[in-house]
Amino acid sequence: MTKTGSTSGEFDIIRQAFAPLASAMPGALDLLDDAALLDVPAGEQLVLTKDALVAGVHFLETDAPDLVARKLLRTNLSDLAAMGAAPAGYLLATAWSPDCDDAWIQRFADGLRQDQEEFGIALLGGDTVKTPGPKTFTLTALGRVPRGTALRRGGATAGETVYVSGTIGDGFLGLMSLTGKLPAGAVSKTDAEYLEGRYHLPRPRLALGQRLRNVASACLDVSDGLVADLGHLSEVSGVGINLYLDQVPLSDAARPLTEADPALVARLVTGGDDYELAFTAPADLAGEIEAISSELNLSITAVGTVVEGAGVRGFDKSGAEVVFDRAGWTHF
Ligand SMILES: Nc1ncnc2c1ncn2[C@@H]1O[C@H](COP(=O)(O)OP(=O)(O)OP(=O)(O)O)[C@@H](O)[C@H]1O
Ligand SMILES: Cc1ncc(C[n+]2csc(CCOP(=O)(O)O)c2C)c(N)n1
Ligand SMILES: [Mg+2]
Ligand SMILES: [Mg+2]
Ligand SMILES: [Mg+2]
Repeated sequence: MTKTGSTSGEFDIIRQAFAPLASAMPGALDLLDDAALLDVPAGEQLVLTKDALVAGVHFLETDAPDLVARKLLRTNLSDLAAMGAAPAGYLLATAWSPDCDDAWIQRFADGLRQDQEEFGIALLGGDTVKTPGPKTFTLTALGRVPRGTALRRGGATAGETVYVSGTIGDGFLGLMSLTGKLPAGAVSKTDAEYLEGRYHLPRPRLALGQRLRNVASACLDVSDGLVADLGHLSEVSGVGINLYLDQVPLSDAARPLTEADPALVARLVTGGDDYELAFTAPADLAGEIEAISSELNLSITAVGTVVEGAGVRGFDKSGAEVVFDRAGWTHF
């Protein structure tokens, strides 16, 4: 019988693929100890977050290993961004499926190395197991904020403006493109590649999150869908949100699709995989938000208003309320 999958042992994988990713982090102890050590500078707080990626649920079985690894890191960095934190390190748990051979594992590690360099972060430790089920990867990201300055979901008050960074719906459309669900010829090859790139590689808005400390009254990142996530923000803040669908920023690749099918907008704001920041700020800070947008060379768009009440209500250009079939992604 030929052996499939990894021919290396658990500790060979840790030594060869993962220890090099921890070398810049003295507290990782070269992944030779039972746990890592981390100092927290006085006057700062640690910010801790964990998100998992499961094959067939969060990524496609056919996705390249380096892209899966980078999406795993980036979705977690997006949660640090949402809290206004600067990345400090991460822990990684990998459950390899039987078909993961040494090359697959090494390409996964190579993807992490690439993004470690991009985001100035390194590995602190983790766990390596095999599973008879789908590949499952879990990452715990650690970040730092000056004590008491973390952005929270709970500070929005009536009268404030709701903003979103970047563009919404690209990741959802990228998944549609990758799974052959866009009408034939609906997007150019370049646009399809852009949208698929947005699905594979979120852009955690770390600089924006940190810049919004002491500016935004509430903030979160958009993972489940803009409507669902604004719903989380509105619930914790104890307010309502009016979302104006014609103001939702769309990319040049997405716009032709919504022009051909205006009803698609309702799916873009509920599709998820955006990893943009949504936040609220008092109306008199509009100039400051514009300045931050120019400073960071990142579009920031006003998409709604905070109102008294509860829940998110969507309105179209004519002022008519749009009712969503579902607000966003849920696992249950
Ligand atoms: N199994 C769990 N155990 C403990 N806390 C959890 C668990 N699942 C979620 N949480 C916590 O619940 C809160 C909301 O989690 P959720 O995963 O919805 O947030 P998110 O990461 O921003 O969204 P997404 O997972 O869509 O990226 C977070 O504070 C998270 O730490
Ligand atoms: C193959 C495939 N099918 C569907 C989706 C859509 N999706 C899955 S989980 C999720 C929300 C964030 O996850 P979580 O809340 O678990 O962190 C979204 C938008 C995808 N990304 N890949
Ligand atoms: Mg989560
Ligand atoms: Mg989040
Ligand atoms: Mg998350």
